[in-house]
Amino acid sequence: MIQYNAIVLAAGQGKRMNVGKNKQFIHLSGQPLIIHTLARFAEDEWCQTIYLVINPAEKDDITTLLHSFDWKDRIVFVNGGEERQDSGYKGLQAVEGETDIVMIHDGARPFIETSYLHQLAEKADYTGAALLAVPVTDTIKQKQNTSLTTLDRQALWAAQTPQAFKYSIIKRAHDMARHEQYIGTDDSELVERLGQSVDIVHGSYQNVKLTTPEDIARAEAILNKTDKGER
Ligand SMILES: Nc1ccn([C@@H]2O[C@H](COP(=O)(O)OP(=O)(O)OP(=O)(O)O)[C@@H](O)[C@H]2O)c(=O)n1
Ligand SMILES: C[C@](O)(CO)[C@H](O)COP(=O)(O)O
Repeated sequence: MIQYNAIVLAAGQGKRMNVGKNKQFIHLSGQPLIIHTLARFAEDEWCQTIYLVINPAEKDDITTLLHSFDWKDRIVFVNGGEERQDSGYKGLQAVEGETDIVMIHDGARPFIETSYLHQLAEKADYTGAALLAVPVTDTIKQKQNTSLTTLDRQALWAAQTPQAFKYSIIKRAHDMARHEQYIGTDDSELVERLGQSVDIVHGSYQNVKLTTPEDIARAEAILNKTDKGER
């Protein structure tokens, strides 16, 4: 068993979802999105503490949502920042000294399965940094001015979360990015910028992030399928 602490990012505004509130409160099969996500970590015995990064204005609402869950005491609230990366950094500051392996996860990805959490923890324990990713299924074009080129799809992977790291590596990567005022779109990119390699754990196409309104129906479909025991 490789123990880890989880940082779950939930301090966004959900602008692209456009539902007039943080998308973490959207209900899927009668349960708020953030509860679905937290439950995946809470039911994993390898996970010690969940650092839930939130907008402080939403703390009371989230506390109410958590009220009836016996795993609520394993959650530590952390105030989020302006950008996703700032929220991740605040999570890392909160977890300092508590962990060797840390996972950073989007609260908006509710379908992570335990087997992937374990593969990530083992890989990060061994190599220092690992992320879940899936091979891209579209043909990707790169546009430069008016000309298009087609990228080699064999080499392209779509990054997901969780992303798992040895604490010392991810903290150094974030510190460097802050020092250089660099904002990346995920945490593993910051580790790549240190010159350190990041391993891929082949993920699942079901591990979607709810980003736009179309993703809600897709998420409900995945939930219905898994409720019926299908994969
Ligand atoms: N300042 C921020 C921005 C994002 N997140 C979290 O990072 C995850 C991935 O971000 P994204 O899907 O972009 O969520 P939002 O920022 O909420 O969405 P949008 O960009 O459409 O506003 C989400 O779980 C979100 O809550 C965060 O904790 N702090
Ligand atoms: C971290 C991430 O989920 C990997 O796919 C993604 O980059 C977050 O993206 P967003 O730009 O905040 O939607």
